[in-house]
Amino acid sequence: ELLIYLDGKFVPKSEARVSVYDHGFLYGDGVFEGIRAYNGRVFKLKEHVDRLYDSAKAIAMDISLTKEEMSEIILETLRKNNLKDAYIRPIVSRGVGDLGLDPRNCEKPSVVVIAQGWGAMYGDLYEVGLKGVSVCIRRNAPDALSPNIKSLNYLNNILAKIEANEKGGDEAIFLDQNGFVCEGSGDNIFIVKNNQVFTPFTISNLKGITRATAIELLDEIGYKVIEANLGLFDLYTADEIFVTGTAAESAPLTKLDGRLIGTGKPGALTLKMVEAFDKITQSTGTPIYK
Ligand SMILES: Cc1ncc(COP(=O)(O)O)c(CNc2cccc(C(=O)O)c2)c1O
Repeated sequence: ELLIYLDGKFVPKSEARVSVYDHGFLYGDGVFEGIRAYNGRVFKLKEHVDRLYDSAKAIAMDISLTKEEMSEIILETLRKNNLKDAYIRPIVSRGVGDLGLDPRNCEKPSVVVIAQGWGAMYGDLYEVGLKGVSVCIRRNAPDALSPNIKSLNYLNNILAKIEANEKGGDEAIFLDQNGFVCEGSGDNIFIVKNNQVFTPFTISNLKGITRATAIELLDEIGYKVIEANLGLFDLYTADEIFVTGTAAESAPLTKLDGRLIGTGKPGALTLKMVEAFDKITQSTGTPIYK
């Protein structure tokens, strides 16, 4: 049975429970990460742990473990389950408190690490490309609940997903309060136009680690990605669109709100990105087993 790391112990999945007074459960008061292991290595482990601690700092939560201890727990969770390819979900909540929302009544954060096999998020859609729909739900405003914090408050993303499901889309495309395109419900977004690559700034979205990897990979093949304010017009008239995320990896988006993007087939640069991404995830990362 899958072993889950729960507050210092590894417990079988069926026994892995948190208290109903845990503020992660009561109020979504906590942070998390989504990390992947490929071929016996954890991809971008340091970057993900750094972001987990940044998210915690942003909600004034002191994770009782050091980053080194957290990294070791993640690796140990993979070892305990003999995993070489996996999706890893570290979660740190404010911990057990009373029914009031004041975090001062939570003695210590609760730490959970789940690691399990998980296929690519969009299954067999990579060949034909995703069907995107822009949603009415706006991304959380940075001065209300910053999308830079990977918090347990994913209702904004879930509401977008519900709307996309309703409209028959594979992915929801968010606008921010100013009407600029910011990201998908669970991934960042890039467009290609006249052989130039653009991506939104990172104030109204998650500072994606796959986004950063894509920017590096594109730079290596001669494309300097331009950060810009993009409107839906820029997406509709793009030659190519692709989305990036730990779960999504790098996925072509070939239709948006009923408009074919470019030829309606995954674009050449998008396919180059998919290939480069597969190569780097298969060959770099922190080894799980010595
Ligand atoms: C809102 C959002 N934006 C971008 C990304 C991509 O970031 P990374 O390149 O660092 O992974 C994410 C992360 N993507 C994510 C996280 C948790 C769950 C799921 C899911 O679809 O089940 C997806 C995300 O949740």
